[in-house]
Amino acid sequence: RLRPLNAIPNAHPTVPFSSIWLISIRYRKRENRTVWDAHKRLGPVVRLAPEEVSVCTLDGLKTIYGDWEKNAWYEAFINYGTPPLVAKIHSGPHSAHKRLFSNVYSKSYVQNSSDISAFNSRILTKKVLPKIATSATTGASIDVLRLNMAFSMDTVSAYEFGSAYGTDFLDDEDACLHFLKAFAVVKNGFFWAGRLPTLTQNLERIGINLVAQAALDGQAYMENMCWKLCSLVHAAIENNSIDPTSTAPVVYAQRLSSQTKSTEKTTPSPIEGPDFLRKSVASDMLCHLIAGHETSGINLTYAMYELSMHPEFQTALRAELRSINPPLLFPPSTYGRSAFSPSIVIPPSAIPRALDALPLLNATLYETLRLYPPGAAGQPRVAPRGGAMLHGFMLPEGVVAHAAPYSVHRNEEVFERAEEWLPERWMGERKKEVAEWFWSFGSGSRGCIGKAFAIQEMLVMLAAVYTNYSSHIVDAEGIEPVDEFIAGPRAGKLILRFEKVG
Ligand code: HEM
Repeated sequence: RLRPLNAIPNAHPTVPFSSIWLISIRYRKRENRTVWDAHKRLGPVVRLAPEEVSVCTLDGLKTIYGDWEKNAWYEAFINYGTPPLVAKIHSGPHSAHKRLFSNVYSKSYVQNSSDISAFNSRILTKKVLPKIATSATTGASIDVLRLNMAFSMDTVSAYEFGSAYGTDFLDDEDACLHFLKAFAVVKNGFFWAGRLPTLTQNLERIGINLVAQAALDGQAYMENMCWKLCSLVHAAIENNSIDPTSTAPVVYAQRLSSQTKSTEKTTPSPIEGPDFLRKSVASDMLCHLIAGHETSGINLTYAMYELSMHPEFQTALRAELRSINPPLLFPPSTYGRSAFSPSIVIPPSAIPRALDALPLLNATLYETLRLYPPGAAGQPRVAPRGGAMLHGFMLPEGVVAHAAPYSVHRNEEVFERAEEWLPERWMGERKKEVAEWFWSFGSGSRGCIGKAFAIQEMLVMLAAVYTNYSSHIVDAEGIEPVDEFIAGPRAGKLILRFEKVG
């Protein structure tokens, strides 16, 4: 059945017979670099295992991410025993699930949301900017990876649950550390369950567990934390007693009401009691907290790193940021017109639209996402019934194929000096081609649902900080990305200090 794959160049001599080489580069955290090296040597399609191939061209992306389905690896993302959107393997159930809440993640919804505008302004002026102001006054340094993860978690959870019901990781350091630690253990602990799901399940049946107890405890910790947040907001919605100082629980309310409507139309099976419905909603909420905090936190950190390494670009960016009307000056009282002044009333979409139009700010964000894609590794899909052609090679049905942002973003024919952070490539003659090859959020129906939210939150964070402060490296040792599916700084930190700019 697999004979057609023999025509594809092998990344390693053993790959036609065994998956051990692929599993070993994954386990030893070398997958992204090794697969890219194989593409450089062997061309746009390479075989990585008896039934697995990698591709790194636009045509390949279009073929695989058109409508091919996911594989069992995604079942490692199940929470509360029920799959969130990301873990739906088949297209039909996935589309139905996505319709439950995709409207509140569309770009126009996010851009016009008065809830997002209100909690962004509150989180930035009450939490983030005061911390940076203290660093500027005292000279104390800040671990911006922690800051950015906490910011991303607090914003995504405010959108899910409402600002009074979400996390407060920016001020509650213990809660933040506990969560980050639990998540780190979970990511490592589920390696075998994700990569060898059938073997893991079979061994579990005879009492051998490949998932470490610490990882199960970490998952339980995250599920408990999210369940508490869900329960508080659920009770408030049911009793019509949402805290008047809170922004709306946009995603939770949307997901709950559409799930309730869709189950009213069908008879729930015996296992689908009220608890099942609550778990199904909570499963998506936890998935969004997980998907939303780390990716954006990592990218903001690399943007701050590169801006600190490029002071002239930082100065030009600041001038651009101060050109918007009203600018995000902080603290607002010491300046004239500021978007943060309580007396200034501006429509919720004014700042997102203004930031969206700034070339240097957007180039900063997109070039950082290109060079340091937070989700760097291959996103697996399965060749459909009857098989499919990929770059002239026949892939039999069931063969796993993927592309990795790490490789796609290093094509020197599109991204000259690909290993360098060059934001100007997003403003030059070839900007259209560069944008076509940008693939940090995936593509097709399984691409990132949180893309518009993430881009807006990252733009506003960078704008608020760099309108007012310059950043400087204190300790960037270990800043290089780990070679894993989610590729954050190896050292788990980036220490900067900030200076106020008048
Ligand atoms: C810089 C920020 C982000 C990046 C780079 C990113 C990247 C991605 C990528 C590459 C995928 C496809 C993964 C695959 O198919 O294997 C994805 C899917 C997804 N992302 Fe994001 N993401 C980001 C932020 C967010 C945020 C803020 C949310 C919060 C809602 C989110 C929620 C999701 C969900 C639910 C999926 C699964 C979509 C589906 O299966 O239909 N992401 N993301």
